[in-house]
Amino acid sequence: MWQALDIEAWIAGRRSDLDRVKEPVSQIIARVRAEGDAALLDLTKKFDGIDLEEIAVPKEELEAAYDRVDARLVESLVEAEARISAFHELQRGRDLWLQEMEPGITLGVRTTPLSRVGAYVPGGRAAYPSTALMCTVPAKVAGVSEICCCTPPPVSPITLVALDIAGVDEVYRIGGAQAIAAMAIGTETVPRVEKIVGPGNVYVTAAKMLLRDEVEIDFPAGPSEIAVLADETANPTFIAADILAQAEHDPNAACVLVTTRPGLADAVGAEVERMVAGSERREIIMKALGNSGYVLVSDLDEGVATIDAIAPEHLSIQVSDPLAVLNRVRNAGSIFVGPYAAVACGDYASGTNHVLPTAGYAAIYSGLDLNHFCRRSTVQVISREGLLAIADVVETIADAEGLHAHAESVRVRRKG
Ligand SMILES: NC(=O)c1ccc[n+]([C@@H]2O[C@H](COP(=O)([O-])OP(=O)(O)OC[C@H]3O[C@@H](n4cnc5c(N)ncnc54)[C@H](O)[C@@H]3O)[C@@H](O)[C@H]2O)c1
Ligand SMILES: N[C@H](CO)Cc1c[nH]c[nH+]1
Ligand SMILES: [Zn+2]
Repeated sequence: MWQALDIEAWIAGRRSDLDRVKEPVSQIIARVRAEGDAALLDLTKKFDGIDLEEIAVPKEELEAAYDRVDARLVESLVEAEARISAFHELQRGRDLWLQEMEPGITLGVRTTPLSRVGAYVPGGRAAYPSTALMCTVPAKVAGVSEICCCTPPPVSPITLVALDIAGVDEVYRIGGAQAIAAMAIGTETVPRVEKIVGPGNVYVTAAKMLLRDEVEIDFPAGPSEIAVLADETANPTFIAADILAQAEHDPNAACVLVTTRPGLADAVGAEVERMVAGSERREIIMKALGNSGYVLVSDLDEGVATIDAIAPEHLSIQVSDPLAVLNRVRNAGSIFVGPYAAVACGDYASGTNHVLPTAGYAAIYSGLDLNHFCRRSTVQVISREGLLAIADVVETIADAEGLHAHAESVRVRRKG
């Protein structure tokens, strides 16, 4: 079960599941486009096995959900919300900054929140109240005016409580590719959004990628992943526990141990086997372990290069001087430094966002943060003095481009 990986072949094949579902997902999108709500009802019956009576969740159902959730769990969600909110508040920049670059020319940036955002909260193989918070709390902090959420039925009351704590405006009980299509295109019940954020399985992720011409998306955030970079000081039990934690999400989840110590790979394998035997989610984990394994490297330089090539969603650094390695890694969605930084801390409550790029996309995208919910406009305030300072440069380049009206728009002002 616990295998050595040919890492180049593994990297080359890691998007095959996503590619495989693009065709069926295109058909789902086409149905939602053509049939609207009727397609949502039919696809929900087909994929979730549920005859939906109403797509929208009424506000009273969110309020009533508190009665069905343990008080300690509600308190934990409130505490997690506060930590996530505090971390994302730190990312807030100035709404407007202006800087005089030279006399008469002041430049700056104005930042404004998006107006309407859709959050996808997964719910197929597990309920994800934590993801409900991760997608919607930063949107609130950024000042997005309308936040809607789609999540598959039956919707857990815990997810409803989390969405209520975060203060979402609308909730729809639809999941999978059809939910992404509904938010991107709009149906009779689900008004379209400007941007979709949130993770999901390969169907959800493929739909986001296929619809990105019509709606802005955050990034591909598919089945969970972890890479662990470990040396002889690492604790095999801690590593195995982190591996199982990500493997239990999805049969398509993937976990890679990159280590300088041959014996560690065996010790982690033994711990994984011991722990998986007692897991309720054994079946999912075993399939995920089929996509997972270890890579032996000669030293930490090769280890860091291997991690950069993998560009994992989560990186756990388990070496004697982890902060030194932190500075050398480039490609990872979220980095967990040292033996006590369990990935589950970031998944739930430390305050960082757990919505992160997968399938190697951490090499080019950043995880969910405040910037995803804002747009920025550059600003210039130019006086006559400033115009005279740059007029010659503008006119010369504009004339050279043959765009004489551009040049003239400055010349008329210079004269005036
Ligand atoms: N990368 C991240 O930031 C991040 C964060 C949290 C969770 N996740 C991932 O989110 C995923 C959650 O997956 P999930 O399945 O539990 O929930 P999900 O909500 O993503 O998917 C469930 C939906 O999938 C659709 N579906 C299922 N089988 C289908 C089929 N054969 N054809 C078409 N559609 C089908 C159904 O409509 C169902 O509603 C996991 O992969 C987990 O690892 C990722
Ligand atoms: N590990 C997931 C991101 O890949 C996030 C999550 C939600 N709940 C538990 N874990
Ligand atoms: Zn997790």
